[in-house]
Amino acid sequence: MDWQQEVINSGVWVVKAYVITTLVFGLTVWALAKFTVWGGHFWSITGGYFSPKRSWRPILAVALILLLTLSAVRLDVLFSNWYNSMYTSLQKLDEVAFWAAMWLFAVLATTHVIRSLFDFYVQQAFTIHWRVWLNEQLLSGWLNEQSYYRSQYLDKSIENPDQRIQQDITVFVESSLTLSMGVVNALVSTIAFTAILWGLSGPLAIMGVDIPRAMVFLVFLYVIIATVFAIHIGRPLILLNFLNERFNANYRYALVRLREYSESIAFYAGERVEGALLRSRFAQVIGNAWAIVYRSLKFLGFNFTVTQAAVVFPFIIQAQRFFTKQISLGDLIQTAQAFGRLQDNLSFFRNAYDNFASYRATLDRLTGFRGAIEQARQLPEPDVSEQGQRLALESLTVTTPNGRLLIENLNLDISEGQPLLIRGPSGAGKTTLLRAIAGLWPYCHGKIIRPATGALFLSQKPYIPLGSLRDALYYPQALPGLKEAPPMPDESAAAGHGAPSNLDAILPPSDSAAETMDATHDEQARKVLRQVQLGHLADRLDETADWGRILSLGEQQRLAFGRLLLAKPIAAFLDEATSAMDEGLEDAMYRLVREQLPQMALVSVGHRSTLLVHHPRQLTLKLEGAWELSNS
Ligand SMILES: Nc1ncnc2c1ncn2[C@@H]1O[C@H](COP(=O)(O)OP(=O)(O)OP(=O)(O)O)[C@@H](O)[C@H]1O
Repeated sequence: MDWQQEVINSGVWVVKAYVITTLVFGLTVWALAKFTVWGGHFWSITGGYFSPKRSWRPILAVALILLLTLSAVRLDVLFSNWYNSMYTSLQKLDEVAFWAAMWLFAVLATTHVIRSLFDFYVQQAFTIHWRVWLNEQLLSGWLNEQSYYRSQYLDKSIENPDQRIQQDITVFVESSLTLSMGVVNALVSTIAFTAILWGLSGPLAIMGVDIPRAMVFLVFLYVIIATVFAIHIGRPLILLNFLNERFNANYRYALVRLREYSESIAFYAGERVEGALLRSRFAQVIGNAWAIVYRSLKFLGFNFTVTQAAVVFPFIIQAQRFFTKQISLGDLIQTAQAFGRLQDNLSFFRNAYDNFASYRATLDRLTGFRGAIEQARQLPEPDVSEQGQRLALESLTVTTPNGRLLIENLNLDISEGQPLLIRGPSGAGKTTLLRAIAGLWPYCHGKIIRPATGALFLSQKPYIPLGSLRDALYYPQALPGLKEAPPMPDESAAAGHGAPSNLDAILPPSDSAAETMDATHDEQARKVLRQVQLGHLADRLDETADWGRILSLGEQQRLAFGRLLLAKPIAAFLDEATSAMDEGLEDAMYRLVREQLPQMALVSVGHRSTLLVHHPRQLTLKLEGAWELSNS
């Protein structure tokens, strides 16, 4: 073999193959997106990423990955030829040719290592950029227009959105790349190795009939029959893998709830019920895992047998020609390798069948998630408009999702300095009215006039975010002067000498607010804590802890009043926001708010008569839509 000529041939081969592959690849993606359901789903989820109007980089990256994939195929062909040269030199006892082959191997192996590393880097970088884009798309869709909240009103609410955002995006992006490049590699390799095998195979007499190039036909026949059987045996795995994801997500969700509601469950001593639920969900996971094992035994058993039989098959077929000296040892070895490669490549479709099935399940989950976001957006929205600082309701009718009337034709002007108390029996719709004013309740019509920004809603159980006490106090405002994201651990720390005994130890602390908080803001936060009678926590402002669990409900409610003082909203809506405080504290908190924020429009929901002192006007909801407005 003339290896210098081979280098030129390889260059020409790569260029030709590249032009053809790029065209076919582009056309195939287009056709799949247009004519198949799953292709359409793929494009609707991620087509935007590949739009040249946004950026050319993703398309260029795919083009580069294609080039690298084709180079890999060509290198495989060169390795195959190298084996032929090397074994032929051994058979001929040609020492010069043998050492030349060794030098050649050094060149091929170096090229292979460099290509593989570069390919790895380009594919990883591409995957990461794609994940970042897709994550941002879904995350902003989920957060915008409060889809994460409003999706609960859909007929079919979305299961495990966290899994879809966190896990499915990664799987989707990685599988899209590995499957598509796998197909390209398999197809191009099939063509390349068919050509090799074509050159090496001779006629074969089967039942008296001479079949020319029999080896090529045999390998195709062999793999096609194997694939038909494998698909038949492997088909149930599609559903089983889909169920595996679902059962695991359900089990994880039940565990998360146990942590979330640990105190309530502990007070009820509900371990038996929780344990039964958790065990039954885990039993589903395990039952399905066994079903996967048994089905995989059949599937893998078949695949292993097919693969093992393929090892000796070409030797058996070519033996006759080798012993009659029609072909060299190098030819025989190369035949076996080419057959093996061809078998592998054709089997790619059989083996990838399973991966493709779970890929489609992931695609379905992401499409369902996108669909739910769209549907949540299309839910009717309350008619909220802005007229300066005016806060008013005009002809507002509120119902439950199934159409039960809660409030009918409510007209109300809430002027500053005239706090309003909303009262009424449980279930009358007090909280729902606040939801409507906040723009969260889809089932209402009439006009809601309020400032677009600057309204703060405090609920009975204040939300305490993850992080420090300071984060909780300023929520939902961004902390003044806070660093963006915590730094990632130094790679060298992770590389270390051997594995660290405690991986937690190498991670940076998750908050670093203390270093960057300036003195003015710090003093302001401490002052507010003292005002809401939480002075004893002033030195723990930068402590990261599970504050939602540590603070009593009354303390959490006072923290929420602290938020109010810091946020200085135009209007505040307090839904039983003092229910866990004694009357003295309740009185002190209302006085504080009235003193500090006299201009703020204040609307409270509550049952206690002590609230009347602070609210000269009252709205009483009376079930079935009736209401009454009074002054005290
Ligand atoms: N997401 C929902 N789906 C169906 N019905 C709902 C939903 N949210 C609230 N409701 C119903 O709307 C009605 C009003 O609920 P709301 O929470 O506004 O009552 P409330 O007056 O604040 O009661 P409480 O004083 O007990 O807090 C209740 O009958 C409740 O069951």
